Amino acid sequence: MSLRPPPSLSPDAPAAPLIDLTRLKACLGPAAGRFDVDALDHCDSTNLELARRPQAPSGTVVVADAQSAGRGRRGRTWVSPPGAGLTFSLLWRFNGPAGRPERLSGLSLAVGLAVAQALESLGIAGVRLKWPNDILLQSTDAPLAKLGGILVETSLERSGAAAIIGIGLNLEAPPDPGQPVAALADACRAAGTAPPDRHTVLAAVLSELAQVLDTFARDGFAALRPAWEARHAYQQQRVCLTGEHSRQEGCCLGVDDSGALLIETGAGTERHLVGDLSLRPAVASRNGPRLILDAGNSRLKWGLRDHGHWLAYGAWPWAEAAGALAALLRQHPGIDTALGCRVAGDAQIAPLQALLDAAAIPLCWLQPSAQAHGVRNSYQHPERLGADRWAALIGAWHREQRACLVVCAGTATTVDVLQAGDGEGIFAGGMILPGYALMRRALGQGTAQLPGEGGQFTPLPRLTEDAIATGCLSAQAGAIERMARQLPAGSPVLLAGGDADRLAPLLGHLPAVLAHGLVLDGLAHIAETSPPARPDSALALP
Ligand SMILES: Nc1ncnc2c1ncn2[C@@H]1O[C@H](COP(=O)(O)OP(=O)(O)O)[C@@H](O)[C@H]1O
Ligand SMILES: CC(C)(COP(=O)(O)O)[C@@H](O)C(=O)NCCC(=O)O
Repeated sequence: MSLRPPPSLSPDAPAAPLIDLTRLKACLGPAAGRFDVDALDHCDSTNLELARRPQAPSGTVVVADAQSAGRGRRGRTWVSPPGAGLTFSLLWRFNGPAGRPERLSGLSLAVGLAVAQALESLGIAGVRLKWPNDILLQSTDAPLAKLGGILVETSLERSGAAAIIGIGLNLEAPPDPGQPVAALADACRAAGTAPPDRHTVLAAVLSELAQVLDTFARDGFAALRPAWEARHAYQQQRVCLTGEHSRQEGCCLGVDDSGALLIETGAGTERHLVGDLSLRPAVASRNGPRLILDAGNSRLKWGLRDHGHWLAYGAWPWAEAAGALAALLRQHPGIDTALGCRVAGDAQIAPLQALLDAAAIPLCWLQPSAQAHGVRNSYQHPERLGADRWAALIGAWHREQRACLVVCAGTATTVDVLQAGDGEGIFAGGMILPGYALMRRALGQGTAQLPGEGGQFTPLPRLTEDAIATGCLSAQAGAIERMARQLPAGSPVLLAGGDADRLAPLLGHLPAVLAHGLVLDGLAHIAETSPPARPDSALALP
């Protein structure tokens, strides 16, 4: 192994990298001769750093304490704060036929196997592999969670191919990962052993890589396939494979000699090559609690539903939602499915989806339809009705079984007429207006002199703040009163949403009932009355 000199130790010099090359060489032992290691305290991405060194010999390694632009598949970010992770990339050349594209298709699987075997050699049990490039950890007291990832980038060369093999492993759990993660330190603590030092881990992985990549170059992935399948997280399990425009369920038979994933669909065995596909188990045991989500414009409301009861529920502003959901998933490792309604944008939803994917919790979003769960939807385009309104209407019908007015006082206020038909509820129509807070903000932002907050409802306001609070609240109450005229006198007015409490006192002459959990209740009813085998099918149809 050739050593780069350490940076000079002047007061202004950057901190020495956490990897000490002399110590690494000692850990590598005889394998040291196969690698040329460069240790950095930080870089953008170790894969990019290697790509900028096209003349580097095979066996060049760049290891960095921190990456500012670590990447995963499809350009996803790999979180690697200083010290918590071990992130490095290896350049490896495959000469002659071993470098042909069809021979390299199983490379990221071979690398995963090498990492798993290296960790096992250090006494870490429960390492599992997820096709095509994730390293998971199955510990006794936590769900299957991601321990590391692999990003392989290959390029053709005159004499074969060059592969840049990037590997990220969590030594310690990152402070705010945004998704459930596993860390080597936690696994060791749970097993009562001391966590291995980063030099030991890096040396073990590199040594194992040298052996596995030799076998791969000589005999192809076929020679490694049994060992990979023995560690496969979803071998012989029902899985769901999703792409941008596709979704397939079936039994995962494992992989073939080229590393393609094999799924038995009932209509035959489908073969999937590594691409933009995500794999997760399709199994919904229906034994654990269900996560119910109402993804609104201001907040994420959630509840944990178990055998007809709420175990816990709450609401998080979007800025806190991903971190709070990650913590909730850690606290409740048994959650088996999730059902939600969403009107929030993709930027809010993507981190939730990633968290649930990582925890292998299938998530279905409610799709409004023309008729479902005892309610008929008279909207001209039923599918365009807000999913939260649809869930609230279903919750209201399930609760009242009679005509009622359904008010959701959130970012927007919706006032929906639910009539009683022949044994079914009929959503006859409804209105949308800015919610109380949005009205106030609009006045504050759209005028030079009006304050955006403060004041209270006063029958005859004589202060600007009171005049605004009273005007905006009266607009809400007036809309409700007008719509209530569409229903038989005495029909209940159900009030849900973050501003329901403010409105209730203003509707004294109407039979107003606070029903904060109407959307979550509706979703829970839907989840509990959907056919068990296919949780999503009853939600999207008809
Ligand atoms: N703790 C809170 N955080 C944010 N908004 C709150 C809170 N308590 C009450 N509100 C009010 O509730 C509204 C959001 O209600 P919510 O039903 O969660 O809306 P959405 O479904 O649009 O996310 C806000 O506009 C605000 O006026
Ligand atoms: C009207 C809404 C914005 C209310 O959303 P919220 O205030 O609950 O976040 C939402 O239901 C929505 O985007 N609806 C789609 C349009 C419609 O219902 O006609």
